[in-house]
Amino acid sequence: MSATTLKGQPLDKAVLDAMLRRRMFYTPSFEIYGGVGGLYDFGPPGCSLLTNITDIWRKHFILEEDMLEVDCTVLTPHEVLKTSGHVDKFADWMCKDPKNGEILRADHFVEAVLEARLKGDKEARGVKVEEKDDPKKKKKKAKSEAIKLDDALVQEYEEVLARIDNYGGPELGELIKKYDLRNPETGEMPSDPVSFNLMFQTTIGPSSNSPGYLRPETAQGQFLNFAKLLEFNQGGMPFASASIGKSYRNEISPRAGLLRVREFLMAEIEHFVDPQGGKKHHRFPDVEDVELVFLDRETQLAGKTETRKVAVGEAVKSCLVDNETLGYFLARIHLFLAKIGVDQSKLRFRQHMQNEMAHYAVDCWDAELLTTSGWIECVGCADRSAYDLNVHAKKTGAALVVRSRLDEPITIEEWEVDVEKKKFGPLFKKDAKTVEAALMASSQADREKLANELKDNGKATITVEGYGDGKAEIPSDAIRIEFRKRVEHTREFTPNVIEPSFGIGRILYALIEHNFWTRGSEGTDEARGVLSFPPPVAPTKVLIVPLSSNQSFKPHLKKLSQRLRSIGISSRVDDSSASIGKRYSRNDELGTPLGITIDFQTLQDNTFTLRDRDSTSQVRAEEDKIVEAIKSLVDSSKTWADIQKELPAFEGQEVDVAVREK
Ligand SMILES: Nc1ncnc2c1ncn2[C@@H]1O[C@H](COP(=O)(O)OP(=O)(O)OP(=O)(O)O)[C@@H](O)[C@H]1O
Repeated sequence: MSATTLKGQPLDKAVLDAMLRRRMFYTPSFEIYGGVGGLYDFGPPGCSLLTNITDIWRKHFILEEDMLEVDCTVLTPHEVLKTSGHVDKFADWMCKDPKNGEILRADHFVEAVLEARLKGDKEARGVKVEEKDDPKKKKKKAKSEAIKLDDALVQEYEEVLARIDNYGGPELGELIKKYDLRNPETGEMPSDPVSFNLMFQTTIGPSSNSPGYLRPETAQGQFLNFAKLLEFNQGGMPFASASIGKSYRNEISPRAGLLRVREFLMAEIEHFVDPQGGKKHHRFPDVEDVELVFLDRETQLAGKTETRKVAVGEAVKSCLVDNETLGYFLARIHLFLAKIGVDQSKLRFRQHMQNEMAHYAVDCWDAELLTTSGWIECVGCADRSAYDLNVHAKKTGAALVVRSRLDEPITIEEWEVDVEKKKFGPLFKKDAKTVEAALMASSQADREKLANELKDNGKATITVEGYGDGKAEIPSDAIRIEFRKRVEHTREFTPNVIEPSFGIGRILYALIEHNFWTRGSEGTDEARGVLSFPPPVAPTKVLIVPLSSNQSFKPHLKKLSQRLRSIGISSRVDDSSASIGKRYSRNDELGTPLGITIDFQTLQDNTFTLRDRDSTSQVRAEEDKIVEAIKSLVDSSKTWADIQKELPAFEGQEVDVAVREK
């Protein structure tokens, strides 16, 4: 499937880009200084779109599900991201062209060159080459040459491409050598891939002793506040926290506009669930009939991209999706995207390959949207298991656990550690907390061994990461380790986390493409762009146009915009000298769904015309009815077809109106 506009026309990206620039949806940051790759500023319509999308997100998730919203800092100390694994593993593979020094993202490079070869093969075989439906064109395109390939090689290339997200750096290096892949710019083979960490590093405060990073995701702040949030929630489980905020990634080669940038808005949910009992969700029955389009791991491993449409209830039952909570959120993500106006025929859920998953994930599905740059991941939905809470608890000694009352008490026998604070503190000084955390995190087998060492030698040695040479010697008067029996009335567990993670910029861009189309202008070849956003998402809801600059229209303009403002509906007055048709088409490009005209009849009977952006049809009625209609269209309680049944049609076409003006 190639990218088409809302009305099924092939999408002309150049026309769309020119329109987005002209209407200042977004623009490269620091442009008069030459710009910086991957940094964009949003203009007025872009800002309103972002706000409207996040407002709907807030209502759809936070309000609907009683989530606990937090706003955590962007600056994050090194220690936190070291513990979470980001310092060591949050990296992509990059290689360098030895001739021009160009830095290439290794997987994107391999993908681009192989795709170009396959395209060249098709050309040589005389097969009509369409834009491929499934290239993840996150990378620069390589030029194709019409050269026929061996059939077996074609199959190999296709299999490599289907699995491209599954390769690590060394494997990508082997593929580059095996297939003699060369940078089309220089004809050179790039260097072996090396790992490049994607976090922006800084120091917090004037001392270089406090390294830190700009957060690459909002999640860590939510995990670190887990115990306080649980208390805020009066111990109730399951519950979810949520956060909307900027994240930063030093992408190797940011391209494709908003799709791969270095600073972007994320909206993330961390849903904490008891791992026992199959991760059920009490609202799963509400969504089990929602049909989703799935591309599973096995299909990709077989080198294919076929999808299947399955109700989410069935998908969980057949273990395609691991558990109810994960399935619940996939369905909720689908419903959110549909609500804001994403074209559902350009939405699929793709399961991550084993090697593709982030270091913390046990299962992961991406909601991907089809754009002119191919299928793009816009929402990741990962089961992070108990990874994050466990590693932070182990590092800090904080109890990031849930204690729930047991119906029947249980007897537990196990090795317990007591620290003699008076001896322990002076002995390890500033490292006391680290050593104590390592002791508390030790396994039952380790504790037994330590207890025996204490008994036999009067001291025990424990491995402590980040302390001296990694070993701490503890004398027997500083700790006690005993095998004890106790009766427990509560159960203690570390919750698992299901994390839907939304990139708002990617969603915004895909939404623009999905809602863009053009219509011809009467009597000219000019194609006028239209953005058919649903009213709740549209940057401005109503355009108010007076027929001319006649002073007598002014009081009506003022009164109407004040009235709309008082009910929270954004409007814009265009009293420029352009024809009514021109003024409307300017606002069609901004996605404004409704237009009101004030004309001489308004002065006599306080009636207005109301125009629908998509059909350009109009109705006419007196003020109260027009405002009521606008309200119901903006809150989606009615459609334009409903309004047309209720209010009399106004036959004057836009062109006629412009003529009448003269
Ligand atoms: N560089 C970026 N620019 C814009 N949005 C991004 C970027 N990186 C991630 N996102 C958004 O954040 C969401 C969650 O991030 P996640 O870590 O799952 O992405 P990712 O798997 O690293 O993405 P990719 O594989 O495309 O780099 C993504 O679904 C995407 O919408």
